[in-house]
Amino acid sequence: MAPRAMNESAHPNASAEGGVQLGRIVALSRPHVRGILYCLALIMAATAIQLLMPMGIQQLFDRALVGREIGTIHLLALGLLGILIVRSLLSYAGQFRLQAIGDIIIADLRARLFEHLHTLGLDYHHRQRIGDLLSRLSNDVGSVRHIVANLPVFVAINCFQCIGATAVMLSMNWRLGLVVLTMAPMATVLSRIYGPIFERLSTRIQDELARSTTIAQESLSGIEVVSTYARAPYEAQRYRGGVQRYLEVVLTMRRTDALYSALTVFVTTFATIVVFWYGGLQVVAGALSAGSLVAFLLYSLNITQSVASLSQHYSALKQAAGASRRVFELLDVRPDINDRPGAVALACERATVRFVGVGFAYRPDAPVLTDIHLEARPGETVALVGHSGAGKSTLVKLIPRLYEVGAGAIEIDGRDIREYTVESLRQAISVVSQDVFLFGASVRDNIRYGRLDASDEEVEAAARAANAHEFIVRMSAGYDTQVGERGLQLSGGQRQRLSIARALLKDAPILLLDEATSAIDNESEALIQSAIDRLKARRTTFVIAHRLATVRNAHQILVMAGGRIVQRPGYEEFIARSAGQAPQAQHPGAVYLAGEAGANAEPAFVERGA
Ligand SMILES: Nc1ncnc2c1ncn2[C@@H]1O[C@H](COP(=O)(O)OP(=O)(O)OP(=O)(O)O)[C@@H](O)[C@H]1O
Repeated sequence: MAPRAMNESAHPNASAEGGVQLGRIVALSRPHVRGILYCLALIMAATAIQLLMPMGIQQLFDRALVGREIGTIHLLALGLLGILIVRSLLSYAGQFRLQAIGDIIIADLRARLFEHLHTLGLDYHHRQRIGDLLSRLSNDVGSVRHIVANLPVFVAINCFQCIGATAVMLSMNWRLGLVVLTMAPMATVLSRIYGPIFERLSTRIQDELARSTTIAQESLSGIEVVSTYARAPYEAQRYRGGVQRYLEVVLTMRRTDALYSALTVFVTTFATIVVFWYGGLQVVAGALSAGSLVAFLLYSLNITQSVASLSQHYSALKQAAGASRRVFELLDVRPDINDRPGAVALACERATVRFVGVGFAYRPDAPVLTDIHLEARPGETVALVGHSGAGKSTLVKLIPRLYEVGAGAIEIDGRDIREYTVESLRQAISVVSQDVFLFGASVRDNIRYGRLDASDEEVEAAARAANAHEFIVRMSAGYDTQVGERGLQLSGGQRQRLSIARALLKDAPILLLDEATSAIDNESEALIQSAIDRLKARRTTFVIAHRLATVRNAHQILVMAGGRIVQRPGYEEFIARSAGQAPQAQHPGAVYLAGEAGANAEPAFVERGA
């Protein structure tokens, strides 16, 4: 049921896999094929024109210099200048557009990856580290750009240059041409040896980079804990360790890269020296003109540069292929909570929610919920009470399909929730949780998150109903005050009220409420309670109750222990039995749990009004 976790292990068959990655990257370019071909045509034309230059130089040596033709020298120089201008213009136009296409493809890939991350269930996200996901989204996708933007250009230019120069050389003097060709197999052998090494190293580099990013992200997110425990030196040491491991792999890569480049230049330059030697002998023997030898040497240098450049880009491409593996690995994770074929949209203003023999486990061998039966009608509040770990939050999370039931079914209006589209199901549910997350945005936008098209007036009306308006207008910029990350931090009670305003704005028929366990002063509590009462009106509400006041308003009280509903007392009975229970620190529902699983766990109710 759980989606497979990504693994950062070694990849033994890197070369074959690398081919697959490259194929997938090329597939990303498919919508831009026409643009890419157009750019390639421009770049190839520029390269072809460049191949004319050595011929001009040959003419200079064999005709103009020998015959002392000043006019021809001028003409040849002008001709070469013309070639240079045309070549530069063509190359500029082609390169610019191709790089732009690369950027567009990468922006699209990043957005797709982000979208994909949001389709993966909570179970997946709880197993992953945010730093690693962020690293894939930014660093690894950035590396893929190299392949998309540069692969076609460099392969095309350099291959064309090599083939063109070789063809011209063979037609001029095939023996000398063959000498140059001898280096090709050696360069190929080198690339076959080094390609897989680059890929493996690259994957390790990206893994180490992700690890150090994760350390930084966790340490900064937990800055309060780090500060209060005075663990800054420890965190710094942890991060330094991560960076050091990253550095070690990077240095190995640099060493390998430098060795590979040096070997390639050696092989290609060696061929030029042979041309120099053998060609020189042929000129002396009268079999070759001096101009032809110069042209040969220029073509040979052309090829040398192309092969060196190809080898450099080959290593960069292999490195990028290693990084792209991490991107595709993420894209390949399939969401385990999907729309079923034929799923319908849930459209209801009121909802009846039924649990029919529901069972659930996060891990196969550890059941968390067993045989849950309940029914909640519109306007009813179901209060869930029980010790910590009894399964209350889990039960509530199954309703919006944050996790999938293992046995039985949950029905809304008589239909299994798996027959509805996930989006419409979640649209029908509002959640007010203990940990209210506020985005780094204005108060207004944080409330509007409940319904993105709500007007400013509707936002304000929701804030009033949530008893939040008063404290909002007292803030420096009122509704425009920035809160959340990098903004003003609010008290627990204020956050709760913003969250209630969000839920009021969403106006969904089902409400899931996890009451705050932290102590809130009496005034705040009264404000929150009256806001919640407004929110609950007409809705089908499930509340994880930590206060007697909440239980008092409930239509059903379900006492949970060990993942089962063990009692369903009426309110009067519940209060009466709880009242007989002495010590203050004990929670009122505990009397039902004597002898049940979790009976010795910590109390789940909070003492109020401290
Ligand atoms: N994401 C998860 N993965 C694995 N096990 C989990 C996960 N969330 C909860 N559990 C386990 O499931 C059991 C029920 O947890 P749950 O959070 O539903 O209890 P609860 O009654 O809501 O407790 P509390 O009042 O403390 O929130 C616990 O044993 C818990 O450790």
